[in-house]
Amino acid sequence: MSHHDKPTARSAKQFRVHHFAQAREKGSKITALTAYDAVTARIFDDAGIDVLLVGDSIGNVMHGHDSTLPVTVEDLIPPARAVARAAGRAFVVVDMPFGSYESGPEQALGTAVRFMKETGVAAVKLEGGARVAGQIRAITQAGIPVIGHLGYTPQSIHALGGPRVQGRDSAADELRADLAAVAEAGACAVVLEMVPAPLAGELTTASPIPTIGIGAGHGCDGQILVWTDMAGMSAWAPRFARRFGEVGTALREAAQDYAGAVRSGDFPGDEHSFQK
Ligand SMILES: Nc1nc(=O)c2c([nH]1)NC[C@@H]1CN(c3ccc(C(=O)N[C@@H](CCC(=O)O)C(=O)O)cc3)CN21
Ligand SMILES: CC(C)C(=O)C(=O)O
Ligand SMILES: [Mg+2]
Repeated sequence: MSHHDKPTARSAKQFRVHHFAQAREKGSKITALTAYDAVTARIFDDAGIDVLLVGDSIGNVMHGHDSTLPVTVEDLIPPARAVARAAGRAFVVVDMPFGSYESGPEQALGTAVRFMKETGVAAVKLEGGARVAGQIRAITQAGIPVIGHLGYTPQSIHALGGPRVQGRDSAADELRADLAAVAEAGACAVVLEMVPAPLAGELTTASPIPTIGIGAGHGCDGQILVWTDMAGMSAWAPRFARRFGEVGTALREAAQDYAGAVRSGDFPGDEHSFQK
């Protein structure tokens, strides 16, 4: 049995592709977090998070790189498979990594098909606007949902001159045109990263598809954060991330308590030992 036909029947309440537009019509915000493994994916799914993104931020957050550029399709397949298997209700999306779609629609479709065949995710995400409209169209026409990503696109860090707010002044028109192109090409939603809040709100109002913001203010149809930033686990986090927990501190304290109990001989006690 492959990972696609897991015996645990997915519930009717599963978040599916049409729920992006439906959430927007109902005025209920779309909630999204990154996830890179089954342990956290199960926790976030239980918490009712709508969308889990196996982001190429895994490069920074989990693999110790200083950008998302070194991340490969091979890096993302095992985590995407783990998150897809662990999610019951959440809509699981994987990032198309740098170098896996830029050449053209054929390369992009090949990568997307590989993710669908080998992982069990429900959709792919890729960075860029009009310049990747052909790629978005080819993938959606093959029956694979696509999420766009505009504003600050980390895979273009060198072309953009670093992590900077996008769409200021005259660049707003280009962003408007890119959003229209991404929607026209068939994307089911679009991430807006590091866009001034008033512009993100205006783009959302004009957008045919739901927007999911990160550092883009409260006017978007949903929000996404890197989970380690959200939970207080990251050594460094962008200014736009709020810490909703102190999981790093909790984990360090648990590890210290464990080490202390081992050193003192308190652990393992009889209740955690086998007497025969
Ligand atoms: N931990 C983490 N969180 C993220 O949100 C994230 C990643 N990693 N890695 C992939 C991309 C890269 N992102 C980044 C990376 C750096 C900044 C940054 O340096 N921001 C500056 C503000 C710059 C400005 O105000 O113009 C900061 O001080 O927060 C922002 C987003 C967002 N993504
Ligand atoms: C921050 C989100 C949108 C992302 O692309 C990632 O985690 O890689
Ligand atoms: Mg990404």
